Amino acid sequence: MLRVLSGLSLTKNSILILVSTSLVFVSTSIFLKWLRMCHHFKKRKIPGPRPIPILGNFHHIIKRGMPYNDLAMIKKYGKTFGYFEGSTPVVETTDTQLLKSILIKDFNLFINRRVIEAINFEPFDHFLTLIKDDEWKNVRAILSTMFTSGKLKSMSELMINCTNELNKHFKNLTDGDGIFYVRDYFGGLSLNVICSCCFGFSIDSIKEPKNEVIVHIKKFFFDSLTKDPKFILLILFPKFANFLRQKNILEIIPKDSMNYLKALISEIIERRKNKLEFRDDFIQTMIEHEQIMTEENKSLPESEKKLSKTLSPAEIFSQAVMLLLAGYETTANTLGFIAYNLATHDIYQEKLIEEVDNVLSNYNGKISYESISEMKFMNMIIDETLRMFPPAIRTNRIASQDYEFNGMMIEKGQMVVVPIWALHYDPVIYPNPEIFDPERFNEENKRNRENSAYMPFGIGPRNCLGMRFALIEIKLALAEILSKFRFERCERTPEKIEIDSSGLARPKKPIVLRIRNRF
Ligand code: HEM
Repeated sequence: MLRVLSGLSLTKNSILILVSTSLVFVSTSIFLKWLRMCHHFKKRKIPGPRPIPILGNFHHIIKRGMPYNDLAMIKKYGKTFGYFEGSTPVVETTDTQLLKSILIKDFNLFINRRVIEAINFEPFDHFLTLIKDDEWKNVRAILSTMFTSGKLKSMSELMINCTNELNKHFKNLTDGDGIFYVRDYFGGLSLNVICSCCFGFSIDSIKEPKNEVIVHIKKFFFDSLTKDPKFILLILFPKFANFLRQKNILEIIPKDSMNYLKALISEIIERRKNKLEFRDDFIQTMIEHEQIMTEENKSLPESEKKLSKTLSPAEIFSQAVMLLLAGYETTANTLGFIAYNLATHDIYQEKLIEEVDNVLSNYNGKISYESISEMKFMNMIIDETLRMFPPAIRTNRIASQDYEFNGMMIEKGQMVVVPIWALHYDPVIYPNPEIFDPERFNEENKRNRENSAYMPFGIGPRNCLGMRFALIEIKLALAEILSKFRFERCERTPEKIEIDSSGLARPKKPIVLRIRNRF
């Protein structure tokens, strides 16, 4: 820089004046921006903490971790408050009436989610989770055809193959000391299920964690949203991060892994289109939808043809990667937390085993889509675990118009964050929220609670599309495991689970348990 300036044949004095003028200019703009930030929420009658220049209030999230920061802020500022992530204003609320309005009643004014500029490129730009307005409505309608009861029933057969494999691995474990890391086994199961139902191929990621496909797929998973400098940059300086990405200085997903997966999926799509292979899975449904639409198009007048929406191969690839990201870790972590809750609460584990045995005795011991739907106590165990450990700590919506609620103004373009975790720990709704109590989810207690007080899968028209898929997978796995084994604590089992600051509900210390043969 100095060399450039001296190339302009400036004297030392003029360089000094130039540098100090720039410094004064930069610090004045930072100061003025900070002043505006300090008044931003006051003007809109929304309480909240005072921001600091550049970081806003993001340093609290980094320091405390996302769920614990949400709880601390609610305690201090009430159910609805405003704060800054860098210079981005955020409104956060656990007010169940406001949540109901935003997520259900006035959903048409809050259809979209936040999109971080630097990750708005292929394949992320077509993700159902990130697309907007009419494009979202179209694609959601297409993808919903993959989750009908008929399709789910059919896919449950693929899931059962995976849970059978998991039980073989558990059997091998019980020949030794039975001690295992839940992440390795349930992460493996979840990846096997997603690959089988979504990408259309079978793998055994528990036996072969170093398999080429698995190694590339794992590169798509981000490590820690609030510790990784790359993601802090994305949140705090989205424009700068986008610039660095476009200049190939910041790599979000390694190129070799992206190209590998693209080639793999393109090959699968080609084979399916040429009818060389058939499998009743997500990719097949997306391709068939395209073929049905193409056939229908033939009979339409030219002017109407473009109205029919089909997914291009690039969009199919994009949705396949999205389903992997949305479905892998969420389901794996849930199974891990359930196993932990069962191992540490004997009474509930025995009650659940009794239910599994009773129901299966009516089905000749066969675990199936039908038999698991009769396991009601299992639902209560899953619901309470998802209350305590909702895998998505937060979700969000963007206001498409100015919106007034109880004298508060939510402006057009404002992001509203729903802190799912913090909502589930509201002691007024869930007394002693730290305690695992499946009875919170018996029919009577459920009836007496607002729907918007429990949302591990979100609520409203843009809730989790894979909810039923995930619940079937979890129930099939639990029934399979508990029909033969039980979970126990071991010396390395943590006394209490703390969540790391990754932005997803990941345990800080790995969960280690023992599995024992029941017979
Ligand atoms: C225990 C497992 C899971 C949990 C707790 C979970 C939770 C969530 C949550 C909280 C949302 C945001 C909802 C909202 O904003 O209202 C979401 C969205 C979504 N999830 Fe899941 N999820 C799970 C598993 C899955 C699976 C297995 C799939 C697919 C195979 C999936 C696909 C999706 C999709 C596509 C969306 C975006 C929906 C849209 O924008 O229209 N999820 N999920």
